[in-house]
Amino acid sequence: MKPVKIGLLGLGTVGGGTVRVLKRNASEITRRAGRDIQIVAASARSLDKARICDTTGIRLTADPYEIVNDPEIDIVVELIGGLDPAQDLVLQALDAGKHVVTANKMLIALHGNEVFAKAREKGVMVAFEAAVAGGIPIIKALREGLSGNTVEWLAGIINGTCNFILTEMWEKGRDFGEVLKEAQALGYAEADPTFDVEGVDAAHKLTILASIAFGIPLQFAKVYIEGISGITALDVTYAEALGYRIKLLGIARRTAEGIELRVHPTLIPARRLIANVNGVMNAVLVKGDAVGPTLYYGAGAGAEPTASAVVADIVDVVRTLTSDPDNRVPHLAFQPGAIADIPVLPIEAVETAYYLRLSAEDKPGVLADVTRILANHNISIEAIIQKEAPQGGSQLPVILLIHKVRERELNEAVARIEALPTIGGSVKRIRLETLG
Ligand SMILES: NC(=O)c1ccc[n+]([C@@H]2O[C@H](COP(=O)([O-])OP(=O)(O)OC[C@H]3O[C@@H](n4cnc5c(N)ncnc54)[C@H](O)[C@@H]3O)[C@@H](O)[C@H]2O)c1
Ligand SMILES: N[C@@H](CCO)C(=O)O
Ligand code: NA
Repeated sequence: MKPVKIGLLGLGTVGGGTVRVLKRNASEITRRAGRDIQIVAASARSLDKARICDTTGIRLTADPYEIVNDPEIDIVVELIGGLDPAQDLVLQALDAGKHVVTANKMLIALHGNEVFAKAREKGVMVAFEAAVAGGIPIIKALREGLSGNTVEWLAGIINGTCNFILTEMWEKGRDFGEVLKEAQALGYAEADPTFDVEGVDAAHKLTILASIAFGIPLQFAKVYIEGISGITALDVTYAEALGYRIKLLGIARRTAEGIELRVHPTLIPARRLIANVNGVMNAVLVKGDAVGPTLYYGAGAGAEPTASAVVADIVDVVRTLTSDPDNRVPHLAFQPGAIADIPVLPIEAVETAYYLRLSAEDKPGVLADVTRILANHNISIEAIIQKEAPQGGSQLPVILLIHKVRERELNEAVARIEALPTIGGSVKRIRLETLG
């Protein structure tokens, strides 16, 4: 049989890794796919740049449209990222009847509905395993392995850059900005790293996971997003002293009232497996009603781990090239006509436990005022610790762990606490999840 022909759009971290893995493992891949897979062309903005891969035998072009319009190419692999020009390239490739493999979570989270509709119209596939949690086969697991379950909730460390930064801050007390620069140099960060540190990348991934887990539309705009830029080494240390780690989590939970979709820094008990997922590693905990909790762990970013998912998608596409399009695994796990528009809850309606840090004057009665306000809002306290005032300061850091409270109620209580004359500045709030 003649080889399946691949055109790569993008030859950066993931594109370079994909070339390396496809070349190195060519014979294993052919044994699995049943066909030879050949990269015939690749596009990059600059053709004379040093690459992490050997491009011998690959036609290089600066024009990605040349690949999309090449009748010889069967599968277009989009590894440019962002929307412009990736979105147009993907839609044109689908229009030309080509299958598409992409690592572009922004594209899928924001325009997946349109991309999948076009693919269905043309009877071709769009595969996007690399878009969520890099090399971890979480899309495959949720879409196929757990398809007998009603998924109750999932919680994931789904941004490698943030996890790398938080780990380095916690383990070595390193500075936020310096660690971010290292994550960029290692190829983990997005082209605009604020997407990583402000939680937007994790929200793109959560949008995709939630859609596949619950059979709901892709709705990025409804995700509550808070990044890690406000996390200080002090909070990391206090959390540790209380038996918790701080992780940026993407959480999707089905409740009686609707679906929670949120990305935020979270205290989690240090004894949980997921609390010990460090560096660029990602992990996703999925709770199914039948299977119970399951945990998926692996490298969430980097050239070859991400290429592992890209190549697996290529193999999947090759294996099903001749299958009836109506009998393929649906893009979002549920049949397109069976996607349910379950309401997504506003953050004010979400209930979580909290870590609160405040600066209090060292005077009798100050803590009593704080605890009275909390009690008036029916908020119960799980732990309270008071630290020494920092050198030369008169304000004492006070840390409270409070039981689950509805966000709306906490907002009111915190506003009252901040209005106390004995409390300095604003109250630092970090959500806490036991993940039990
Ligand atoms: N780096 C990772 O660890 C990782 C992991 C998972 C998913 N991803 C996703 O994979 C995709 C690629 O990421 P990357 O880290 O390899 O990026 P990169 O910046 O290393 O590479 C991007 C490539 O696209 C080309 N390109 C950029 N803009 C272009 C344009 N306007 N027209 C044509 N070509 C253009 C560049 O020349 C380069 O070859 C993104 O969607 C990213 O979110 C990356
Ligand atoms: N910038 C992303 C790449 C993987 O999607 C991360 O750090 O997780
Ligand atoms: Na993945």
